[in-house]
Amino acid sequence: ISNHMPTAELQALDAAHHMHPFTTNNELAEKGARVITRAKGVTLTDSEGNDILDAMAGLWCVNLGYGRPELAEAAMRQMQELPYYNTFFMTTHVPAIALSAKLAELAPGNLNHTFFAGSGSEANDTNIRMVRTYWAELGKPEKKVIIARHNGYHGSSVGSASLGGMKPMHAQGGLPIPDMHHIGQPYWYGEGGDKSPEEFGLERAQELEAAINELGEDRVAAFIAEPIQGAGGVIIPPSTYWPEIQRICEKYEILLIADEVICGFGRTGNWFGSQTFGIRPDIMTIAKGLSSGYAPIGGSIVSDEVAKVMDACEFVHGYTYSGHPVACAVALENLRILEEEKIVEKAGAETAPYLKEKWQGLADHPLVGEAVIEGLMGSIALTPDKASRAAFAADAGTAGYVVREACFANSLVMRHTGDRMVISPPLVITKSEVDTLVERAWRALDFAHKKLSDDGLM
Ligand SMILES: Cc1ncc(COP(=O)(O)O)c(CNc2cccc(C(=O)O)c2)c1O
Repeated sequence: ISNHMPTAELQALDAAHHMHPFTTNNELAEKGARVITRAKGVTLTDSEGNDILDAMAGLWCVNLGYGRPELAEAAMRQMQELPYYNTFFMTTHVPAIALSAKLAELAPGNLNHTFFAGSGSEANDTNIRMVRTYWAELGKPEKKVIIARHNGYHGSSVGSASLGGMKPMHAQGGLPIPDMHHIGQPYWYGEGGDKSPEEFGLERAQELEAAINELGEDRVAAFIAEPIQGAGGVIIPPSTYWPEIQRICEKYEILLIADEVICGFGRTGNWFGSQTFGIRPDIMTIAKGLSSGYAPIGGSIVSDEVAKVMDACEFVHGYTYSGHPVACAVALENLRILEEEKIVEKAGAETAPYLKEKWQGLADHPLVGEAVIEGLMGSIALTPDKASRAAFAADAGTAGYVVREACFANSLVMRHTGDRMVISPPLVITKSEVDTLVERAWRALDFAHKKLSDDGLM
């Protein structure tokens, strides 16, 4: 089985043996999966030789762009030297030491200690157990509740999917686990009604204070939130939201976890989303851009204060691949290149403003209700009626799916979540590639506008 096999044969084998995430496999078997064979820069190539502009950087993760040989070489060197060892039993290795030191240097404030995991979900599972252990060590074992947001996304393990606020995920498998509490999201376009964004942002932030008082401060361990909700549709909070959240977290004794799995490593125009929004977290979840997706790795960067308590006890937790040497070596090389080529700074200062101007132009399209972007993560809201910000008279996602398919037909990958289209391109995207991205998006919207009108949805 290789890239040279006919696509149909590859698709048949895939359908026979491979269960895909977040997929109705029978439908996919009917359709046949698109076989991606190669990638370079921001461009994917499929088994039929089609080049596709990957405006999603895989799954929000290939910040460095595809095809950087340095990362493969770093992996090869590490594999030859020490392909695996653990850090469980009083042992360590240079890649884990070097990466945790580098992260302490890059992370803002007093976030100087990293507990490694193999993914963002695993890192958020670490966080659930860490914040509860932290408070128990301080003599407050009742402080177990973690507050999070509806439509937040923190992963797909039992714990992390419980932190998330996605109802379809809770409906499968009996989630959430106990002591999880969800408050409203700062989604003005979809839920703000006639309120100003500023008023709405404050109102949604104050739901945190109300929840703490309703639950009792002595029961609440932490609040977890993405600086910008990614999988929820790139929901950029109103300017009043984060300052109010920060105030509340400081007023009450609860830990603040910033989930930077998407927002980290340059995505919002700074190294971390916490810097973009002036957030001072006690714990920061990282993954994705940490290695640009070239190797699976995640982690929790933890403040001096939290580490001081956690270091005094045995935290009875860890994964076989916590701090995997090859994944750490790839992540280190990824960060070295991001730093050396000033990719985060250039993306924030040059690419982001250009992309913002082009992206906001989409708001002129009849199908688009708003076009928002921060750094290099953006979204558009699809609507049949701009003035009222109305939803379509069909299941959420129907229009989004039509646009997504139209994008693929125009050699562009954009993700839809509900009836919002999202982008999160590699940070190395050039201005001419931005032009191509927006041109193809516009063409896809035109096609979808016609189809939705023909289907009576516009
Ligand atoms: C904020 C956040 N936190 C945690 C995770 C979980 O990370 P892992 O997947 O590595 O366990 C994520 C992951 N985000 C994610 C993962 C897969 C698909 C999509 C999508 O938007 O289609 C988004 C995420 O976006």
